[in-house]
Amino acid sequence: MTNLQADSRIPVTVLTGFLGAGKTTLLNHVLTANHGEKIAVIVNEFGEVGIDNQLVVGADEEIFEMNNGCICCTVRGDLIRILAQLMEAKLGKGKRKADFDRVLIETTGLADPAPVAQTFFVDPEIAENFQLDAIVTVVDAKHADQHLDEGHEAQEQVAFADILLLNKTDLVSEAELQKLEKRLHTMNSAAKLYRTQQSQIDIKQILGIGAFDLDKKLEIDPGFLEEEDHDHDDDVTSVFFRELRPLDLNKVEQFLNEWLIDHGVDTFRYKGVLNIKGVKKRVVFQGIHMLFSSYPDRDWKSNEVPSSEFVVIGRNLDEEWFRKRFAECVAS
Ligand SMILES: Nc1nc2c(ncn2[C@@H]2O[C@H](COP(=O)(O)OP(=O)(O)OP(=O)(O)O)[C@@H](O)[C@H]2O)c(=O)[nH]1
Repeated sequence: MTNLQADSRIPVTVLTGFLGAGKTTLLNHVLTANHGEKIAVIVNEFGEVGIDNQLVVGADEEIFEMNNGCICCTVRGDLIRILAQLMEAKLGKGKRKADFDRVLIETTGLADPAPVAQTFFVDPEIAENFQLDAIVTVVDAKHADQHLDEGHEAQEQVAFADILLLNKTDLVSEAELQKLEKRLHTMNSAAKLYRTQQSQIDIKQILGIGAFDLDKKLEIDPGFLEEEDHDHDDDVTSVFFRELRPLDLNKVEQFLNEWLIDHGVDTFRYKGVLNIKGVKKRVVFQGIHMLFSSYPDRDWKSNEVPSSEFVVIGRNLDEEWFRKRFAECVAS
């Protein structure tokens, strides 16, 4: 392709950020914003069953899920396969038809973005059809210091960002924000940083910006285009529960509070959609370390069986204890 030809490849935005930073909130903001673009979404979650796909606003037919493993470890497989399927769907060749102008990939909070980005350069078919537009990393202002101190996934996500959204600015002071901004700038001075609440950002600042610069990434990581194994924090595991019988919300909160007293630091993320006795709507439950909340969201759809699905992600999770206590939350 010469410089004179317009690039007709489909732009791809990769959303990263540690567990609970605000990626799904950003995705929902993008999907509901009035930009006139059709967006295909690929959601990858940590854990065997996805909760996020239930929390993404009314765009069922556009969501492609990847729950068979971490996106950064399965790039050679699942991501390439899904992108190829998307291309077929766009060209009307596959079983599924899809009309879209761009692709948004929400990675798990534990994903290293580098191997995801790599896919768009090293796989010829993907490189021919898709163009990496930007890596957008959402940072949780409240918990970022802890996550950056502890694990290399959070560090990689910041280091590889083209855009940094310093989110949840409502939860910390101006002084803390400035300190964190300094830290982020030291780690990645090339990224543009925006402060946000509820991941509210002008869509024009994150989509169609052509911010991904391969040369700059090669400066950070000279081995970027070479396949390499990467390590994960193997201590992090997840426990998933499902229950058809209605639950008692007080009991759920009580057992989580008990757990969090001693394990709040290690409990990165817990979230779910719950079927609560006496509540007609489904209840969405969101937790990050010691902070949690829940709210009635929408009526169950006619094709949904009201049930509770809940996932906990963290270190040193006592699966047996969780299963026992969760079972005790069934309403009497
Ligand atoms: N106080 C506050 N809460 C926020 C803000 N942005 C998002 N949240 C909340 O943080 C929680 C996690 O947000 P998500 O968008 O689900 O985060 P995520 O990065 O997609 O989480 P995972 O996919 O589990 O890694 C939700 O309860 C959001 O409502 C913010 O700016 N301020």
